[in-house]
Amino acid sequence: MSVKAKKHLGQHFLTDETIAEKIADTLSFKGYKHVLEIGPGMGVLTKYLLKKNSTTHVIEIDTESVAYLKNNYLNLADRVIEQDFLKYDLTTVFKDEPFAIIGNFPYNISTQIVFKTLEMRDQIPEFSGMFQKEVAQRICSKEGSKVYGILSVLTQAFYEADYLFTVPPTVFNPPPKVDSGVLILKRKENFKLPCNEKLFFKVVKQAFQQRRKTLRNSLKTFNLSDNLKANTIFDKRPEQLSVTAFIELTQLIETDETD
Ligand SMILES: C[S@@+](CC[C@H](N)C(=O)[O-])C[C@H]1O[C@@H](n2cnc3c(N)ncnc32)[C@H](O)[C@@H]1O
Repeated sequence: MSVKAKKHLGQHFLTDETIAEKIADTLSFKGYKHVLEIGPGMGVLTKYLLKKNSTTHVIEIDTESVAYLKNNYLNLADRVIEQDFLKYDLTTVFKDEPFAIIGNFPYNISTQIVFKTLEMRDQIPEFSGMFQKEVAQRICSKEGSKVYGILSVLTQAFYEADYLFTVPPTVFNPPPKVDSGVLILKRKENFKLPCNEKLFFKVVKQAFQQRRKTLRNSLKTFNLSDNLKANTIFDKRPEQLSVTAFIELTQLIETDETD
């Protein structure tokens, strides 16, 4: 008996074992004891993760998949968390210990998965998995690229992001309409930003609200002094700013606000 694919849960089951193994191999399994797989489905990837990390945990929202996993992977049964990843408090399981995240992610919530990971970055040294190709490319893209945006800047502020390989729709059941892409995020050694991190998030999000406008226009809500607005950085549009430049911009705004 296999699990019937449910569209609203983004269920596209991977049928190619070689690709599943290749995805499992993207993690280094170093520097952390725990691995968490999001959305294991019928366990095609889980099987290879268990070979590398015998205490892999999985979090799955679908009751039918949970039953399948518990029946077919007896040694996994007490590490299957039947919960919505976006809502579940992971410290219940991992306390304050580090863990890696991996998955063939449900595409309908994939950006939210990245945002939750960024919130928990103190505990997540490594993150890898499969997204819709465009989303994976967006996360890894650099300044100047058409797809460079909020997700790219916020992720790359804390992680080195590498696009690894593309996966065609033909290796899924049912096949998705688009190509998929696998990426890896490795947390930077020094991932504490030299600026107010909350303000950094606000600045990046606000700057990309109107990506065609100069920062002088899009950051009006920050009530900046004329003196600061004369700085040539404000002539630029958000896609022209590297992550480092966004950090510098936040430092400038921080100083301006506190003057
Ligand atoms: C693209 S499928 C991948 C399934 C399996 N890993 C594979 O590669 O065949 C995504 C999986 O995520 C699960 N899922 C969807 N939303 C979820 C959520 N909010 N929390 C946890 N799992 C979720 C789905 O039920 C499904 O099993």
